[in-house]
Amino acid sequence: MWQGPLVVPGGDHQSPIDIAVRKTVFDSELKPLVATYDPQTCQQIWNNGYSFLVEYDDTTDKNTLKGGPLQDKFRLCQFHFHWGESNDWGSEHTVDRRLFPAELHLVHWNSDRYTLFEEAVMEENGLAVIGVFLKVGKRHEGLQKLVDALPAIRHKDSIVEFNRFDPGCLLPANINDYWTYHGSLTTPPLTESVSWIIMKQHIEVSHDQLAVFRSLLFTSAEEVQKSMVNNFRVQQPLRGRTIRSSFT
Ligand SMILES: CC(C)NC[C@H](O)COc1ccc(S(N)(=O)=O)cc1
Ligand SMILES: [Zn+2]
Repeated sequence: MWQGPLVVPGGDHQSPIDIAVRKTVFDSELKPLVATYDPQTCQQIWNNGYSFLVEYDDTTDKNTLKGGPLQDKFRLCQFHFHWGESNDWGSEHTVDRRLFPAELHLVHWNSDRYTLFEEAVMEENGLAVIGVFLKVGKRHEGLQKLVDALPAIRHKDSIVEFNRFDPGCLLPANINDYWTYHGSLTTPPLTESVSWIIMKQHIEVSHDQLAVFRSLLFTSAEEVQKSMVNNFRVQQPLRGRTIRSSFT
């Protein structure tokens, strides 16, 4: 995992964290999550040197997230993953210290209050990120289209057009059981602008599908090759925050 700045000045709402289940607090006021995505608004997939991002047109309210812990309506701008060099670790969040081989992040920004992601990223109520744990098991049919596009973006800053991908196919069957807490981006600028919504139910992908993630590179074509693995941040202190659950 990248070290990066160990402590962010004045940062006491940093991410990722461990979810100690027995310390979470059930909140009956938490509403069901409503995620509405339009596969036609998928635009490109690219390697940004940290992960690979699948980006969506977020100039209209075509891909929205509302409900759950959220007061406002949020727009999907991209999703990406974090993973390890082996199946024994790779996720950023953990549940009772349990590590998963990978974690999906669906990144949304508050379109009721802001006009651009870059603006929302600086605000406390600016972002909402859905986290989904990945486990190695049966092949994920919906993921394969994305896996097949990865060899074309092996190097940092490579990008290819990518259309008609439904991010909803990556959500678990049950999206009503989740944990939520206030935290930060897990890569620079590390701003404390994220309402985290971590799904209790994981999705399954095959060993071979995950192996293709590990064939990506952190480095550009001119540099000495470095495999893109262990692209997760070290866990951060809870600092007295409460993690709420939508389920008992
Ligand atoms: C133009 C600058 C602000 N771009 C910064 C970059 O987009 C950072 O975006 C993000 C977005 C999401 C996350 S995570 N892993 O917490 O879901 C981290 C960084
Ligand atoms: Zn992430």
